[in-house]
Amino acid sequence: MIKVEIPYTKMHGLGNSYIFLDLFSFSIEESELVDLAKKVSDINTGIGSDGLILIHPSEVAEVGMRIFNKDGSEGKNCGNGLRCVAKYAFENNLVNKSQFVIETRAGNVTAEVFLEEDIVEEVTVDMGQPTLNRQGIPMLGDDETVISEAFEVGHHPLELTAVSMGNPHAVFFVEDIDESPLYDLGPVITNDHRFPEGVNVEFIEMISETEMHFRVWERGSGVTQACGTGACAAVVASILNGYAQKDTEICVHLSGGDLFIKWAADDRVWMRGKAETTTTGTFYWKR
Ligand SMILES: N[C@H](CCC[C@H](N)C(=O)O)C(=O)O
Repeated sequence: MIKVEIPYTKMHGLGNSYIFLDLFSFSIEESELVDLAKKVSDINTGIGSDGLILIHPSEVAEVGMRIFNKDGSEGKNCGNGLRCVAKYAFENNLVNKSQFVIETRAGNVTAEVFLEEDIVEEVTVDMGQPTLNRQGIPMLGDDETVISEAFEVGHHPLELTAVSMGNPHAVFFVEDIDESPLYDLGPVITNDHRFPEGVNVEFIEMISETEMHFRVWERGSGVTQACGTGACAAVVASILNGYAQKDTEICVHLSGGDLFIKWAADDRVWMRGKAETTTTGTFYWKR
Protein backbone atom coordinates (compact mmCIF):
# COMPACT_ATOMS: atom_id res chain seq x y z
CA MET A 1 0.00 0.00 0.00
CA ILE A 2 1.44 3.34 -1.10
CA LYS A 3 0.18 6.67 0.24
CA VAL A 4 0.28 9.44 -2.35
CA GLU A 5 -0.27 13.11 -1.41
CA ILE A 6 -2.28 14.82 -4.14
CA PRO A 7 -2.62 18.66 -4.10
CA TYR A 8 -6.07 19.71 -5.28
CA THR A 9 -8.41 22.66 -5.62
CA LYS A 10 -12.16 22.18 -5.26
CA MET A 11 -14.25 24.55 -7.40
CA HIS A 12 -17.80 24.76 -8.64
CA GLY A 13 -19.94 26.36 -11.28
CA LEU A 14 -23.38 26.98 -9.76
CA GLY A 15 -22.94 24.05 -7.39
CA ASN A 16 -21.66 21.64 -10.07
CA SER A 17 -18.44 20.85 -8.25
CA TYR A 18 -15.21 19.19 -9.32
CA ILE A 19 -11.82 18.36 -7.82
CA PHE A 20 -9.17 20.07 -9.95
CA LEU A 21 -5.61 18.81 -10.34
CA ASP A 22 -3.03 21.23 -11.77
CA LEU A 23 -0.80 19.11 -14.02
CA PHE A 24 1.43 22.09 -14.69
CA SER A 25 3.01 21.32 -11.30
CA PHE A 26 1.99 17.72 -10.55
CA SER A 27 1.87 14.49 -12.54
CA ILE A 28 -0.22 11.36 -12.32
CA GLU A 29 -0.33 8.15 -14.35
CA GLU A 30 -3.05 7.88 -17.01
CA SER A 31 -3.92 4.44 -15.64
CA GLU A 32 -4.83 5.92 -12.24
CA LEU A 33 -7.31 8.56 -13.39
CA VAL A 34 -10.51 6.51 -13.42
CA ASP A 35 -10.02 5.17 -9.90
CA LEU A 36 -8.91 8.56 -8.61
CA ALA A 37 -11.99 10.26 -10.10
CA LYS A 38 -14.28 7.78 -8.34
CA LYS A 39 -12.35 8.07 -5.10
CA VAL A 40 -12.18 11.87 -4.79
CA SER A 41 -15.82 12.23 -5.80
CA ASP A 42 -17.05 10.04 -2.95
CA ILE A 43 -18.47 12.22 -0.15
CA ASN A 44 -17.80 9.54 2.49
CA THR A 45 -14.32 8.23 1.72
CA GLY A 46 -13.08 10.98 -0.61
CA ILE A 47 -13.57 14.73 -0.86
CA GLY A 48 -17.04 14.90 -2.44
CA SER A 49 -17.72 16.27 -5.93
CA ASP A 50 -19.41 15.58 -9.26
CA GLY A 51 -16.08 14.40 -10.65
CA LEU A 52 -12.43 15.18 -11.35
CA ILE A 53 -10.98 17.75 -13.75
CA LEU A 54 -7.39 17.92 -14.94
CA ILE A 55 -5.87 21.27 -15.92
CA HIS A 56 -2.97 20.32 -18.17
CA PRO A 57 -0.33 21.81 -20.47
CA SER A 58 -1.45 21.86 -24.09
CA GLU A 59 0.37 22.03 -27.43
CA VAL A 60 -2.59 23.67 -29.13
CA ALA A 61 -3.92 26.08 -26.49
CA GLU A 62 -2.88 28.04 -23.42
CA VAL A 63 -4.29 25.31 -21.16
CA GLY A 64 -6.10 21.99 -21.55
CA MET A 65 -9.01 20.47 -19.65
CA ARG A 66 -10.01 16.82 -19.17
CA ILE A 67 -13.11 15.90 -17.20
CA PHE A 68 -14.04 12.64 -15.46
CA ASN A 69 -17.52 12.06 -14.07
CA LYS A 70 -18.26 10.70 -10.59
CA ASP A 71 -18.39 7.14 -11.99
CA GLY A 72 -14.93 7.51 -13.54
CA SER A 73 -16.19 7.85 -17.12
CA GLU A 74 -14.46 10.59 -19.15
CA GLY A 75 -16.66 13.30 -20.60
CA LYS A 76 -15.53 15.26 -23.66
CA ASN A 77 -16.69 18.69 -22.47
CA CYS A 78 -17.89 20.47 -19.33
CA GLY A 79 -19.28 24.01 -19.37
CA ASN A 80 -19.13 24.63 -15.63
CA GLY A 81 -15.70 23.02 -15.57
CA LEU A 82 -14.47 25.35 -18.32
CA ARG A 83 -15.43 28.46 -16.36
CA CYS A 84 -13.59 27.08 -13.31
CA VAL A 85 -10.53 26.16 -15.40
CA ALA A 86 -10.46 29.69 -16.83
CA LYS A 87 -10.68 31.20 -13.33
CA TYR A 88 -7.97 28.90 -11.98
CA ALA A 89 -5.64 29.45 -14.94
CA PHE A 90 -5.88 33.24 -14.68
CA GLU A 91 -5.63 33.46 -10.87
CA ASN A 92 -2.71 31.00 -10.76
CA ASN A 93 -0.80 32.70 -13.58
CA LEU A 94 -0.98 29.77 -15.98
CA VAL A 95 -2.02 32.43 -18.50
CA ASN A 96 -1.11 36.10 -18.70
CA LYS A 97 -4.18 37.50 -20.44
CA SER A 98 -7.89 37.67 -19.74
CA GLN A 99 -8.95 35.95 -22.97
CA PHE A 100 -7.40 32.63 -23.95
CA VAL A 101 -8.01 29.22 -25.53
CA ILE A 102 -8.75 26.04 -23.60
CA GLU A 103 -8.26 22.64 -25.25
CA THR A 104 -10.95 20.06 -24.54
CA ARG A 105 -11.54 16.53 -25.85
CA ALA A 106 -14.35 18.09 -27.92
CA GLY A 107 -12.11 20.75 -29.47
CA ASN A 108 -10.78 24.18 -28.49
CA VAL A 109 -12.91 26.90 -26.91
CA THR A 110 -12.17 30.54 -26.09
CA ALA A 111 -12.77 31.82 -22.57
CA GLU A 112 -12.72 35.37 -21.20
CA VAL A 113 -12.50 36.15 -17.49
CA PHE A 114 -14.03 39.19 -15.77
CA LEU A 115 -12.49 40.45 -12.53
CA GLU A 116 -13.67 42.21 -9.38
CA GLU A 117 -10.65 43.31 -7.33
CA ASP A 118 -8.28 40.73 -8.87
CA ILE A 119 -10.75 37.87 -8.35
CA VAL A 120 -12.39 36.22 -11.37
CA GLU A 121 -16.13 36.50 -10.68
CA GLU A 122 -17.59 35.69 -14.08
CA VAL A 123 -16.43 33.89 -17.21
CA THR A 124 -17.75 33.89 -20.77
CA VAL A 125 -16.99 30.92 -22.99
CA ASP A 126 -17.52 30.59 -26.74
CA MET A 127 -18.66 26.95 -26.72
CA GLY A 128 -18.58 26.65 -30.50
CA GLN A 129 -21.29 25.18 -32.72
CA PRO A 130 -23.77 22.52 -31.60
CA THR A 131 -23.97 19.24 -33.50
CA LEU A 132 -27.51 18.29 -34.47
CA ASN A 133 -27.30 15.32 -36.84
CA ARG A 134 -28.19 12.02 -35.20
CA GLN A 135 -24.87 10.34 -35.80
CA GLY A 136 -23.07 13.35 -34.37
CA ILE A 137 -24.94 13.13 -31.06
CA PRO A 138 -24.39 10.04 -31.29
CA MET A 139 -27.78 8.35 -31.53
CA LEU A 140 -28.93 5.26 -33.41
CA GLY A 141 -31.04 5.78 -36.53
CA ASP A 142 -30.96 7.77 -39.77
CA ASP A 143 -28.70 10.80 -39.87
CA GLU A 144 -31.39 13.46 -39.51
CA THR A 145 -31.81 16.08 -36.79
CA VAL A 146 -33.92 15.05 -33.79
CA ILE A 147 -36.43 17.78 -32.96
CA SER A 148 -39.41 16.89 -30.75
CA GLU A 149 -39.31 13.31 -32.00
CA ALA A 150 -41.52 10.73 -30.29
CA PHE A 151 -39.34 8.90 -27.76
CA GLU A 152 -41.08 6.19 -25.75
CA VAL A 153 -39.49 5.36 -22.37
CA GLY A 154 -41.31 2.52 -20.60
CA HIS A 155 -44.96 3.65 -20.87
CA HIS A 156 -43.99 7.34 -20.92
CA PRO A 157 -44.58 9.06 -24.29
CA LEU A 158 -41.92 11.81 -24.45
CA GLU A 159 -40.75 14.18 -27.19
CA LEU A 160 -36.98 14.28 -27.65
CA THR A 161 -34.73 17.00 -29.02
CA ALA A 162 -31.11 15.80 -29.23
CA VAL A 163 -28.12 18.20 -29.22
CA SER A 164 -24.38 17.63 -28.85
CA MET A 165 -22.10 20.32 -27.38
CA GLY A 166 -19.20 17.94 -27.82
CA ASN A 167 -21.08 15.72 -25.39
CA PRO A 168 -24.55 14.25 -25.91
CA HIS A 169 -27.77 15.79 -24.53
CA ALA A 170 -31.38 14.56 -24.61
CA VAL A 171 -33.67 17.55 -24.00
CA PHE A 172 -37.35 17.23 -23.01
CA PHE A 173 -39.80 20.13 -22.53
CA VAL A 174 -42.33 19.83 -19.68
CA GLU A 175 -45.24 21.96 -18.45
CA ASP A 176 -44.04 22.06 -14.83
CA ILE A 177 -40.38 21.54 -13.92
CA ASP A 178 -41.34 20.40 -10.43
CA GLU A 179 -43.33 17.55 -11.95
CA SER A 180 -40.55 16.48 -14.33
CA PRO A 181 -39.68 12.73 -14.14
CA LEU A 182 -36.02 13.52 -13.41
CA TYR A 183 -35.40 10.82 -10.81
CA ASP A 184 -37.66 8.20 -12.44
CA LEU A 185 -36.61 8.56 -16.07
CA GLY A 186 -33.20 10.29 -15.83
CA PRO A 187 -31.34 7.09 -14.89
CA VAL A 188 -33.25 5.11 -17.54
CA ILE A 189 -32.77 7.51 -20.45
CA THR A 190 -29.08 8.15 -19.67
CA ASN A 191 -28.39 4.47 -20.39
CA ASP A 192 -30.95 4.00 -23.20
CA HIS A 193 -29.62 1.78 -25.99
CA ARG A 194 -30.54 4.42 -28.57
CA PHE A 195 -27.58 6.48 -27.23
CA PRO A 196 -24.54 4.22 -27.80
CA GLU A 197 -22.30 6.48 -25.66
CA GLY A 198 -24.97 7.27 -23.06
CA VAL A 199 -26.51 10.74 -22.74
CA ASN A 200 -27.02 13.69 -20.40
CA VAL A 201 -30.76 14.21 -19.77
CA GLU A 202 -32.36 17.64 -19.39
CA PHE A 203 -35.95 18.62 -18.50
CA ILE A 204 -36.95 22.19 -19.36
CA GLU A 205 -39.92 24.38 -18.50
CA MET A 206 -40.08 27.52 -20.66
CA ILE A 207 -41.06 30.63 -18.67
CA SER A 208 -40.80 33.05 -21.58
CA GLU A 209 -38.84 33.44 -24.82
CA THR A 210 -35.84 34.56 -22.74
CA GLU A 211 -36.13 32.46 -19.58
CA MET A 212 -36.40 28.78 -18.64
CA HIS A 213 -36.28 26.39 -15.71
CA PHE A 214 -33.74 23.54 -16.06
CA ARG A 215 -33.07 20.23 -14.35
CA VAL A 216 -30.48 17.63 -15.33
CA TRP A 217 -29.52 14.02 -14.85
CA GLU A 218 -25.88 13.95 -15.97
CA ARG A 219 -24.28 10.98 -17.69
CA GLY A 220 -21.83 9.52 -15.19
CA SER A 221 -22.79 11.79 -12.26
CA GLY A 222 -26.56 11.67 -11.82
CA VAL A 223 -28.52 14.73 -10.69
CA THR A 224 -26.24 17.76 -10.42
CA GLN A 225 -26.95 21.36 -9.39
CA ALA A 226 -26.03 22.61 -12.85
CA CYS A 227 -24.71 21.53 -16.25
CA GLY A 228 -23.14 24.14 -18.52
CA THR A 229 -23.14 22.11 -21.74
CA GLY A 230 -26.67 21.04 -20.82
CA ALA A 231 -27.80 24.66 -20.51
CA CYS A 232 -26.31 25.34 -23.96
CA ALA A 233 -28.08 22.29 -25.38
CA ALA A 234 -31.36 23.36 -23.76
CA VAL A 235 -31.21 26.83 -25.34
CA VAL A 236 -30.39 25.35 -28.77
CA ALA A 237 -33.31 22.92 -28.36
CA SER A 238 -35.69 25.73 -27.32
CA ILE A 239 -34.81 27.67 -30.48
CA LEU A 240 -35.11 24.58 -32.70
CA ASN A 241 -38.61 24.11 -31.28
CA GLY A 242 -39.59 27.73 -31.81
CA TYR A 243 -39.82 28.60 -28.09
CA ALA A 244 -36.97 31.16 -28.25
CA GLN A 245 -34.92 33.16 -30.75
CA LYS A 246 -31.31 33.07 -31.93
CA ASP A 247 -28.95 35.97 -31.16
CA THR A 248 -30.74 36.64 -27.86
CA GLU A 249 -29.29 35.98 -24.39
CA ILE A 250 -31.50 33.51 -22.56
CA CYS A 251 -31.50 33.11 -18.76
CA VAL A 252 -31.39 29.45 -17.70
CA HIS A 253 -32.48 28.91 -14.07
CA LEU A 254 -30.59 25.83 -12.89
CA SER A 255 -30.90 24.40 -9.37
CA GLY A 256 -27.61 26.03 -8.37
CA GLY A 257 -28.10 29.41 -10.05
CA ASP A 258 -28.41 31.17 -13.42
CA LEU A 259 -26.47 30.83 -16.65
CA PHE A 260 -26.86 33.21 -19.59
CA ILE A 261 -26.71 31.51 -22.98
CA LYS A 262 -26.89 32.89 -26.52
CA TRP A 263 -27.02 30.85 -29.75
CA ALA A 264 -25.60 33.51 -32.07
CA ALA A 265 -26.49 34.05 -35.71
CA ASP A 266 -23.07 32.62 -36.69
CA ASP A 267 -24.19 29.35 -35.04
CA ARG A 268 -21.78 29.62 -32.11
CA VAL A 269 -23.12 29.19 -28.56
CA TRP A 270 -21.99 31.63 -25.86
CA MET A 271 -22.18 30.79 -22.15
CA ARG A 272 -21.79 33.39 -19.35
CA GLY A 273 -21.75 32.58 -15.66
CA LYS A 274 -19.93 32.44 -12.35
CA ALA A 275 -17.15 30.15 -11.15
CA GLU A 276 -16.06 29.81 -7.53
CA THR A 277 -13.20 28.29 -5.56
CA THR A 278 -14.35 26.29 -2.54
CA THR A 279 -11.05 25.15 -1.01
CA THR A 280 -7.57 23.82 -1.65
CA GLY A 281 -5.98 20.88 0.08
CA THR A 282 -4.06 17.63 -0.03
CA PHE A 283 -5.82 14.38 -0.80
CA TYR A 284 -4.14 11.38 0.88
CA TRP A 285 -4.62 8.55 -1.59
CA LYS A 286 -3.72 5.05 -0.44
CA ARG A 287 -3.34 2.70 -3.41
N1 LIG B 1 -21.64 14.50 -17.51
C1 LIG B 1 -21.09 15.13 -18.72
C2 LIG B 1 -19.77 15.87 -18.41
C3 LIG B 1 -19.97 17.06 -17.46
C4 LIG B 1 -20.82 18.14 -18.07
C5 LIG B 1 -21.38 19.19 -17.12
N2 LIG B 1 -21.04 19.10 -15.73
C6 LIG B 1 -21.22 20.61 -17.64
O1 LIG B 1 -21.09 21.55 -16.85
O2 LIG B 1 -21.28 20.76 -18.89
C7 LIG B 1 -20.85 14.06 -19.80
O3 LIG B 1 -20.55 12.91 -19.45
O4 LIG B 1 -20.98 14.41 -20.98
